[in-house]
Amino acid sequence: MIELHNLTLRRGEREILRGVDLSVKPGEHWTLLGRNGCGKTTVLEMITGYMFPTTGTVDVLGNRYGQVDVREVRKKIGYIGASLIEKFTLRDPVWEIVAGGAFAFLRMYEEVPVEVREKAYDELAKVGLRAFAEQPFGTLSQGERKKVLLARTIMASPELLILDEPCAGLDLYERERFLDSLAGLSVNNMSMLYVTHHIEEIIPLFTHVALMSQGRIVASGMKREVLTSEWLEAAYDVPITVEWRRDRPWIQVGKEEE
Ligand SMILES: Nc1ncnc2c1ncn2[C@@H]1O[C@H](COP(=O)(O)OP(=O)(O)OP(=O)(O)O)[C@@H](O)[C@H]1O
Repeated sequence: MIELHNLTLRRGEREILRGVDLSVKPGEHWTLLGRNGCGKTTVLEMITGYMFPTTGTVDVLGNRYGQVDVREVRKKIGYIGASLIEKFTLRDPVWEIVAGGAFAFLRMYEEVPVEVREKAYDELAKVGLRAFAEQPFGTLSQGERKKVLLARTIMASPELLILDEPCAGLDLYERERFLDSLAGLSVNNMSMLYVTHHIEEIIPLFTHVALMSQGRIVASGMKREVLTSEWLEAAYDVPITVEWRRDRPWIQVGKEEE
């Protein structure tokens, strides 16, 4: 799915990435964690082919970047990031925004084939928004808009889904509904890579975690092996207690009294 080997990125005197290795296999769902500025978005940009490493190799879905047309690879990658919502016209009906995902258009200019329209309705139903299909996008809450984008991304049947802080700005209720929708996607063999600042967003769906610090991946592997006090403290530089409840990690800053 994704094989990053010894990636470095230099900008002037600065080393933004310093020997990043990551291997994501089909069906695995990863979260990428680390402090502000540690290099998470840079890693995502290398995977989507918008940035190239100074040294190292990037293989995505069996394609070695530099030897293929990255635009072709990108067609198989779904991406949800913070700035995406702003690209859509608030007047457009929700179903059209979802349907556009089948063609990677931001707006529809032609008649939408009936089967595409039906599929858009189906995808909206899966995220619990079928009843909103005819409403203008701008009338939906932030959380509902994020779910519309999720439905839109799934229209293109991506093999890899990348989410960059999709729950940023959502209240607890909206966050949990979004995470439910994500967990409810039954897309065979699609892998996910999810960047977040909130460890409690690591729902049971996620299998693996990579922890970054200062341009390096300091720990990566099965989530329970990486989400330990020791590794999190090393990455975040604060005392942390981790507790698992219903297969989700919850964080307390500070140590329990002995
Ligand atoms: N084109 C660039 N030129 C110079 N420095 C850059 C460039 N792109 C990113 N950086 C720097 O590289 C570092 C890593 O940035 P990146 O956006 O990958 O961090 P991040 O982990 O995603 O942070 P955040 O959690 O705050 O979004 C930052 O210090 C940033 O200022």
